[in-house]
Amino acid sequence: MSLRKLRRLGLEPELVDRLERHKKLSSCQDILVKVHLELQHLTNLNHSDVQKIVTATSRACAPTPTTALQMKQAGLSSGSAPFFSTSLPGLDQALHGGIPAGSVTEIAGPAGCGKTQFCIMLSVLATLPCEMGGLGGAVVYIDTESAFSAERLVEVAQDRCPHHFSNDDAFYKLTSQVYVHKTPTCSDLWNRLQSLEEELIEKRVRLVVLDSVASVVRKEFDNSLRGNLAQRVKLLAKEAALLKYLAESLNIPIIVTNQITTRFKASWEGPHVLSGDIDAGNGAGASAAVDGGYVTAALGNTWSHSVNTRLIVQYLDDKYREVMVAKSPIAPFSSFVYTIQSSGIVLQDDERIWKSSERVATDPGLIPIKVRTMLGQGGGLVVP
Ligand SMILES: Nc1ncnc2c1ncn2[C@@H]1O[C@H](COP(=O)(O)OP(=O)(O)OP(=O)(O)O)[C@@H](O)[C@H]1O
Repeated sequence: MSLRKLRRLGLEPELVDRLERHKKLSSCQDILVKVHLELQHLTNLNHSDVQKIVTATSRACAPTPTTALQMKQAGLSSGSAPFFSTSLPGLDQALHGGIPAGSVTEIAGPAGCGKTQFCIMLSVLATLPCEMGGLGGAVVYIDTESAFSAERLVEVAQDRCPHHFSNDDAFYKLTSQVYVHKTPTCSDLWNRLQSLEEELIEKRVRLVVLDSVASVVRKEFDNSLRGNLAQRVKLLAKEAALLKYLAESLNIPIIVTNQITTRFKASWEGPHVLSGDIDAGNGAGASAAVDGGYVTAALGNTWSHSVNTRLIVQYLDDKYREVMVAKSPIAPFSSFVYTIQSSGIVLQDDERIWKSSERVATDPGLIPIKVRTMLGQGGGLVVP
């Protein structure tokens, strides 16, 4: 990964300091775009020392293949849990333990359906000690919509874990462990992501939330202009690659929220027809079908394939909503009914878990959606 910091390659700290401070060389990419002579000139090192730096940076960018056995052993020896419990038993069970560490999980859904509530609840849980199912660490919450509320964080903590959050010290610890970055524009977000690695290591961050990835790009890139679309896809691909790298290298879960988009069609042509990077493009593990079309995560095909796990939330009626495991490398499709309460997301009783293949749901402010689902190609849902 070319954005990997030189600081993390095991090079001499003084050399790394010097390169960063005086020469503005901080990542593998900064080294690899330069020729040997240029590097010799910049570093005042001889040819063989420069060769060592180039070899170290090249190795970091082109890791050798690992066997499944090595991966499994590394997971066991890392000491950190492979899954982060959502505290929602049915969902955790479906996901083999919760949100997977070391990868990117997306929560996509319509406005007001509870994506931010989910993220706030997960932020509270991440700060809990490991014995309580938490991650025992800090949270970086990147807020592009100014939707984060410290009051709501405290309310969820108080109502979800009243025994743990029973005194001012516990609330102080919670609130001082959640680092909120407001990034209202695409460039703010990209700059923040680029400088995230050191912050995550320094502050012992165990969960990163990006709420939301869609709002800034959708605001700034007018999709009807062809050039804009290409630029947007490029930016999203860079963001996804960096998020995946951070999740993988630090073995932490990363949660991003996304909006949804509705694609209407005169007649069903099959999921393979709707491809490309338009907003309503067919995504990997696409989503709920509606009459003459379907709703799917926004941001197009490239982004859709970039996330490892996708949860889609949607309205069932004014009170009940549904969370679906729409894409996962390890879990089958499943869905659960939930409500939003003062303690955050609460799953409803098992008998309320949606089992029927046909129902009518209402998406407030939009259209009545007649949802008829069955498992389709690539784990997506298609109209039969
Ligand atoms: N304390 C609370 N008790 C119960 N419900 C709440 C509470 N706080 C917020 N809600 C509900 O949460 C919903 C808003 O959820 P949220 O802000 O997570 O939406 P969202 O999916 O992030 O929307 P957007 O995409 O617009 O940001 C509203 O229906 C609101 O009534």
